[in-house]
Amino acid sequence: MGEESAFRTLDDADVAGKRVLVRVDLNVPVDAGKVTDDTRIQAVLPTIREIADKGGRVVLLAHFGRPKGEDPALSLAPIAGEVASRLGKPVAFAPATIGPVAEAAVAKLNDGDVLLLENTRFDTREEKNDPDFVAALAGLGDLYVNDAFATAHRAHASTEGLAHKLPAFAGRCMQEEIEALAKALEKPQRPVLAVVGGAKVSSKLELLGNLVAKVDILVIGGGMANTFLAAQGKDVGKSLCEHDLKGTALEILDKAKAVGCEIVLPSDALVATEFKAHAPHRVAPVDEVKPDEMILDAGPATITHVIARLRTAKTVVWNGPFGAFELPPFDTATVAVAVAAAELTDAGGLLSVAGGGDTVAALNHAGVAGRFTYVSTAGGAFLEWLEGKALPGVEALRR
Ligand SMILES: Nc1ncnc2c1ncn2[C@@H]1O[C@H](COP(=O)(O)OP(=O)(O)OP(=O)(O)O)[C@@H](O)[C@H]1O
Ligand SMILES: O=C(O)[C@H](O)COP(=O)(O)O
Repeated sequence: MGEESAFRTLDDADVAGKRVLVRVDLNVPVDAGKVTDDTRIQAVLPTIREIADKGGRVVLLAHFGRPKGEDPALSLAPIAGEVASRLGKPVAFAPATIGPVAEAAVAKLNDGDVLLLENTRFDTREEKNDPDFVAALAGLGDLYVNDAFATAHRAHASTEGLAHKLPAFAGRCMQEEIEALAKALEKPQRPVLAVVGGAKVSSKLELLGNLVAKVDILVIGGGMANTFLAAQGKDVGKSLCEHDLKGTALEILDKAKAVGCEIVLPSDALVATEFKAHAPHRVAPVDEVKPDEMILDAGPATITHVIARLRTAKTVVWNGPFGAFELPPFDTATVAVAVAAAELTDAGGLLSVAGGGDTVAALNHAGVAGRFTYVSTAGGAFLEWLEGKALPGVEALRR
């Protein structure tokens, strides 16, 4: 039995005339109010269209950023227009997730209409998977469709709890992600090289402990690498670094040694004193970072070494950029490694899979996303899937 048939999908759902709560991942990169990469929006359009075309009333649920309660700067209001322009039809917005305002907005929907509710994380009960919050959400719909593979590693009210309250189905993006990742990576050709970088150090660091048992080479970059460098006693100055997690980093290095996984850490870096595009910068060995400097990208020796290790791999999996790629020239390492991975993929010697909101944005910025074997919308969820962990949002959809 294929993985896809383990779930109820839209093929099993009778949506006509029904209020369909659709969990999507709209946690897209935004700069100065503009969506800088719309991959995650594009990915959920087929599900929204299919439900609307079949006469369902689409009620979109999504989070944006990591607010701790209401935070106007993280409202989904501007995202409704971004979805509407790509969908080619209006998307109403309700400035509430539950309660009378949300209920009135849902009640106004006609068959085929689309509504986006406010950021689910504005209610702190969302992340606790609180039963009362789940019940309040469930009251807004007749059916539940989860199309947010990128958030499936979170057991939150809108990603997990709802699946136990309403008839639940996998959306088309969810279905495609599960099928494509299984096809590409269930029996990967070795050596497998993983690149893990980015900024979500605390939520991704621990899972590296399991990942080292699955891959042959682990390249650690971005903010993630700084915690390892600090754990090795290096002064990382003002760099993004979770000093509290240095012990975890050392345990991961020990575990890697025990299982024979090669760890690649940066040997040099681009450092600057300001976090901004074109900030004055220099190349520094990682043990010569000054107290007022920040590591904002990997340096040239590191890039050369990473590409050399990549050439020995048959499979690469990648989540998290090497540097603050939104701010040139701190995109240099990410772009160079992305181009090398694309060239090796084109030449037929490498299977390349990358995932994550900003990682996909970085590959698009490098102009190579289309040359990777597969690009997932998911970052953290992709890494947990790679670890072999059951994803709560996916498990809850099993028949
Ligand atoms: N050295 C660094 N210092 C500061 N920020 C960095 C550094 N390296 C990378 N980053 C930042 O990391 C961010 C991306 O990290 P993140 O872990 O969110 O990846 P992602 O692909 O979006 O994954 P997910 O989908 O799980 O969020 C980018 O915004 C980038 O600027
Ligand atoms: O960007 C992501 O990886 C998902 O949207 C999940 O976001 P989170 O890490 O804040 O839960």
